[in-house]
This record gives sequence, C-alpha cells and structure tokens, in this order.
Amino acid sequence: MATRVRPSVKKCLVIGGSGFLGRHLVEKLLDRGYAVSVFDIRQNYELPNVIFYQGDLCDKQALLSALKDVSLVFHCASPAPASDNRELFERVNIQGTGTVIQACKESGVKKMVLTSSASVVFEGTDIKNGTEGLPYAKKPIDYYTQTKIKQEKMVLEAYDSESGFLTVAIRPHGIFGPRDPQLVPILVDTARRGKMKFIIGDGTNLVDFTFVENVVHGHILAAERLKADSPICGKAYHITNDEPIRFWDFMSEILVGLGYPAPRYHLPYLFVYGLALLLWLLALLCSPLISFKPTFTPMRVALAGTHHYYSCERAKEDMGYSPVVTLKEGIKRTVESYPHLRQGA
Ligand SMILES: NC(=O)C1=CN([C@@H]2O[C@H](COP(=O)(O)OP(=O)(O)OC[C@H]3O[C@@H](n4cnc5c(N)ncnc54)[C@H](OP(=O)(O)O)[C@@H]3O)[C@@H](O)[C@H]2O)C=CC1
Ligand SMILES: CC(C)=CCC[C@@H](C)[C@H]1CC[C@H]2C3=C(CC[C@]12C)[C@@]1(C)CCC(=O)C[C@@H]1CC3
Repeated sequence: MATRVRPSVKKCLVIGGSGFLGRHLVEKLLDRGYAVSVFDIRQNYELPNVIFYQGDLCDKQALLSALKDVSLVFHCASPAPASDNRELFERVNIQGTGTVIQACKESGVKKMVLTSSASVVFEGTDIKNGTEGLPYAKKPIDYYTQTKIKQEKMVLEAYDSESGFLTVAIRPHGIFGPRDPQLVPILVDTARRGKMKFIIGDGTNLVDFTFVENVVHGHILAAERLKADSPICGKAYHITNDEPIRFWDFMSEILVGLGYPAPRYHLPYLFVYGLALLLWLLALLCSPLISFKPTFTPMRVALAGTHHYYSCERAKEDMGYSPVVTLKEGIKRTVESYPHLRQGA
C-alpha cells in the first residue's frame, strides 16, 4: 500500500527520469504519494499523472519551466559511461549541473538529491570496505568519473544553510535490475560473442552490486531526511546492497540464470590489463583513420579484476538505511526480467 508523505515535500522533479534508475525512482515516488514530473532529453514511456518535460539540462529556460512549484529535485541524468565522450561528459555533468543548481536556486527549490557514484574514489586499485572519508580519486579511471567527481563537489558545495538550499549526494555502485541497459546486456553480448570464457585474476575479488530498488530507497530516504538541522546536508553517502560478492560469482549467476556457461579459465590480471592498455593505445593511434571500441578497456579490466566494495555505515547511521531487497532476490528478479536475452531466445 502507498505510504503518504508530508505535503511540503510532495512536488518533485526527476532529472534523468527516463533512464534506468530514474524511471524506477519515478515509480516508487508515485507509489509513495509524491507528485512527480520528469525532465529528460528523451521520453521513452508514459505514466498517468507524470508530466514529462523533454529538454537538455544545459538549457536553463527549459529547466525553469519544469521547476515551477517544485520543492525537491532528484538529479540522476548523465551521459552513459560507454559513450566515452569527454566533451559531452564535461558539458552535461559539469556545466549542466551548474545550470541545474542555478535554476533550482532561482526557482526556490529547497532540496536537491544528486546521484553520484562510489567510483569517485576508485583509481583502479583495491578498495575494501571504503568509507566516505576516502579522498576523491587523483587519477580517475576515465573521463566519466572525472566529471562525476567535479559534479559531486559542485552539488555538495551548493548546500547553503542560510538560504535553506539543502543538498546531498548518493553514491551507488554497480546498479543492476530490470530494464538496465548496461550490465546484463553487455554481459550477454560478450557471452554470445564467445568472450565470457575467462576469469581475470584468481576470481576472488569482492565487488558491490546494488539492486536498483535499494538505490531508489537510499534516494528517497535522503530526500526525506534532508532538513535544515540534519547531519546529511552537504554530505555524500554510499548506498550498496551491503553484501559484497565475488565479481565473477555475480557474473556467473546472471549468465547461468540466463542459460549461458559460467567463465572457467583464469588469465593473469596484469597480462589482461597490459593487453587492454595496448588495445586502447592502438585505438587512439588509429582513430584518425578507423574507429573501433575494444570490449576490454583498461577501466573494465580494473573493474573486473580488483576489490571495490564500500561501507554504507554512514547511511545506516544518518538515514536509517538498510537494503530492502537481498542480492539473491535481486539477481532472481533481474534474470526473470530478461527472457529475450536467454540463451537460444
Ligand atoms: N548504472 C550504474 O551502475 C551507476 C549509475 N550511476 C549514476 O546514476 C545515474 C543514473 O544512471 P542510469 O540510470 O544507469 O543511466 P541512464 O543512462 O539509464 O539514465 C540517464 C538519463 O539521463 C538522460 N540524459 C543524458 N544527458 C542528458 C541531458 N543533457 N539532459 C537531460 N537528460 C539527459 C539520459 O538520456 P540518454 O539515454 O538519451 O543519454 C537518460 O535518460 C547517473 O548519474 C549515473 O552516473 C552511479 C553509479 C552506478
Ligand atoms: C561493479 C560495477 C561498477 C559494475 C558496472 C557495470 C559495468 C562496468 C560492468 C558490467 C558488465 C561488466 C563486464 C566487464 C567489465 C565491467 C562491466 C562492463 C567485462 C568486459 C570485463 C572483461 C571480461 O572478461 C568480460 C566482462 C563482461 C562484463
């Protein structure tokens, strides 16, 4: 049954609400009695009572129209990491976020919840139970992450207790679930091309994968805890499933669930990383003549072969967070949601 919320926080705008996380967030907010509008560069679904504003978040006038009477903004729009487009990441995640902040302030928005990423502290080497006290990555693993760092800093610094503009950043990690356009589709595509036979390293590296409904839960908790006297103002919070799992066990469970064999043969981490680096260099050198995007980028190899899991103690203490869906249940629901990606389908 829907839980009603206080009228003062009822009208919200989800920027990026057509995306994977954004749409799940919209659905849960509606469930909880919020009046929801969506601002996104594309509209790919319709829902009763949801007003869609199609536009670019770099366009302040377009944002101002969507922000009328809105008191709470969720900003979960970003170009996909796979687009690998430095200029686009900078324009949308940095300049665009600056525009979102300005537009929110001008429109009298009270609260802003940013979807950041736990990867803002990841440099391609092991992180075990990392806390929010870790410094931002000095050498981020890619341009996407570089702009997510800047974006998070901008939103947290925009917190202004005097004017009452309250901000918070949620740092999820490895979001998965129904309708995800990245994780499962990339995995299945790699398996269908016969490239999922190998485990990079010894296969024992632990990683956080977070079911999308837990990420949504973290966002809504943050929004509802964001008050003038709250400890969460101007801070970042890791939101995970709090069940780190071996990267290769997670991949295997999804693959086997969809009818594909699990990877079996081990390759040394440094060997694959070196190879990926070479391929990346080759792609760069050849880019004036031909364009090709290797599956095995150094960033992906680092994600697949190192420990990177995070503590969400701070979210538990300050926001009363705990995951609402277990990893096992999340994997089951995810596998069931992709009948078209099953082996032989
Ligand atoms: N998925 C994951 O594992 C993780 C995601 N995150 C963060 O979570 C957020 C949501 O990610 P996710 O749902 O996976 O991503 P999606 O790509 O599914 O959703 C993002 C949405 O934002 C839209 N968008 C992009 N550029 C603009 C723009 N200039 N103006 C308006 N809308 C725009 C996208 O449109 P289009 O598709 O047309 O570009 C898309 O609809 C992002 O901020 C991401 O950085 C953090 C950690 C992990
Ligand atoms: C934990 C985390 C941050 C996950 C984010 C999602 C993607 C980065 C991964 C989803 C599927 C993964 C994948 C690989 C790398 C990381 C992902 C793209 C490989 C390309 C790594 C090398 C392989 O052997 C194949 C893998 C396919 C799936």
